[in-house]
Amino acid sequence: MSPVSSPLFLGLDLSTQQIKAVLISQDAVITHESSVRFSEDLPHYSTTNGAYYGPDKGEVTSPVAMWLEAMDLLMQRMKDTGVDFSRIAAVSGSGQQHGSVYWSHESDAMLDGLDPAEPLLQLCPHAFSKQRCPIWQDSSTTRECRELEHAVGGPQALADLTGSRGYERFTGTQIKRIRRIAPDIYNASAHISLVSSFMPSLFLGKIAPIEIADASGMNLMNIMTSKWNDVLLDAAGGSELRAKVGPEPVLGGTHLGTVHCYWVKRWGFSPECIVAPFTGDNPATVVALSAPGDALLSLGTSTTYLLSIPPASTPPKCFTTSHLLAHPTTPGAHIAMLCYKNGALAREQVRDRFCHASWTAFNQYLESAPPGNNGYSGLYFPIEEIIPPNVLGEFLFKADPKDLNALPERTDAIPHTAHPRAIVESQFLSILSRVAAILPSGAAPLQRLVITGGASANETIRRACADMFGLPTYMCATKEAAAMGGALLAKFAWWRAQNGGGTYEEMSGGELPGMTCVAEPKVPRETYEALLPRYRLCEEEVVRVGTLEGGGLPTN
Ligand SMILES: Nc1ncnc2c1ncn2[C@@H]1O[C@H](COP(=O)(O)OP(=O)(O)O)[C@@H](O)[C@H]1O
Ligand SMILES: O=C(CO)[C@@H](O)[C@H](O)COP(=O)(O)O
Repeated sequence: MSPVSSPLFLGLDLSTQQIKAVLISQDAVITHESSVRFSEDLPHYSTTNGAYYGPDKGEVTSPVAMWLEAMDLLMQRMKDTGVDFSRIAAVSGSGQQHGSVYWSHESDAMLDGLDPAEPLLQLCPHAFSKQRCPIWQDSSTTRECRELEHAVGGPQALADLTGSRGYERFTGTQIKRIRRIAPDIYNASAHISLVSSFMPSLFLGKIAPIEIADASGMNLMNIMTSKWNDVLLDAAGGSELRAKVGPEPVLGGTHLGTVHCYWVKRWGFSPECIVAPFTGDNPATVVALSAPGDALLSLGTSTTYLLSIPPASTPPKCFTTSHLLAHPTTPGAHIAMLCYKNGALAREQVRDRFCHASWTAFNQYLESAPPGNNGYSGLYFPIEEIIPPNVLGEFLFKADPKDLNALPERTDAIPHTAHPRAIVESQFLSILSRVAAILPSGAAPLQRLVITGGASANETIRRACADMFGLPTYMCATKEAAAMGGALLAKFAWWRAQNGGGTYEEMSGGELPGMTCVAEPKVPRETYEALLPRYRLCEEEVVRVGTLEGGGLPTN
């Protein structure tokens, strides 16, 4: 039995633009939330929204020192608000998916010898063989995607094996490129962590194993067995890669050990505090919010649409247009996912260019146009997109608003007030046009949409979600669902230690945190379904010309 009385469970989420902490009590009530925003709180790193764009085409990285300094500052903020670290019985969390951290040969000794008198930044630079970590926005590895697909028989074969065809942001392709362009860095890397396994490594004072749901975002793990695939490991990193990525991926809720004495001495953690695997931010959101019949829409920096697939006798199909991930807590269960890079940052660009940098004006323009936007459409890809693959730039169209079958025509400009509805409609119609394909066969119709992430704070966007997806739309008490999922995973590890094992469902009794309905659909479902053919025509045109035209965020 853990000696921690009135236990609390800590969930951390290291996402693109910030790190967040959520503390929950045993009955899953949130007792504390805090965050550190990279651009605002750590401006000396000079990132754009937490990332560096370039120098090579498509390259996007984040400095590992910034993540460490953010962790130090987050702990300080928690302490300043009176958090009693000694009550934390377990810690887990989540990270932006796919991002990778490269540890040097000195890292084991440096982690083990963490000095409680110093911040975590003491690990920089020598514990790392690479100071800038590739993150999920990176699109520099198209060559490696094709090579990895070729190694196992093509894109569909790779999807069948790993749950996804070759994707630029997936960690296997990232590792493969680093090995090609910087063999010295690759050879100097003793261990390679995901963002999600980097975090528990800090708590353990040794390298943590990678967790199965997040390992699904690497193109290296067999999606049905949750074991590394040797052909892919070899194709991505040669025979040395197995040692660098560590043991076979582990299930969420695994007891990895207790916190290193650094945390006890510096912050007052209990020496009994359990460290559990962190997962990806999207799987953590599923842990926090998903019930059968729900669709999840995460409106963070990326936009992701998630469906939980329970274990079934027939394994789910894998597609080259969506992802299948292992479920973090339920063996045999999966998560289907669509992911878009041009979510929040693309909407912010529209807000800044056409709405006086104000969400109020953005919302007014969005609400003042009817469904179909008077025939104006816009698809906005300031960075190279995932769906449709590799498109870049801004594409505006005009069509006869009364004739839904009329061919939309490319245009150089649309009224500035038409942009907010154009971007929200194109982003959500893109998802809507793909939902039927990823719903597991024989699944009951979806009952509700659960939204989370930064833009779920926006009432007008919430109403657009309800209307366009044709579902009552719900939110949890916190919009930080990924950190909440992390806290629940921490509780799961503690509960298993108390009970000598058990399933997540046994622990939760199927209960989810309280949800509030934030919007009911106000227009018939057919209204937006009728816009799908026009949307598809626009998308086809974008795919035809999209990779040839310019766009892009400023490079650092
Ligand atoms: N009121 C709002 N309306 C629309 N978008 C918003 C609003 N508030 C925040 N956001 C969006 O939320 C984004 C951040 O989402 P968040 O989930 O915190 O990011 P991440 O977890 O990926 O770092 C911002 O980039 C911003 O565009
Ligand atoms: O690449 C993906 C999922 O495949 C992204 O969803 C990342 O996981 C980043 O998440 P956010 O910072 O947008 O929450």
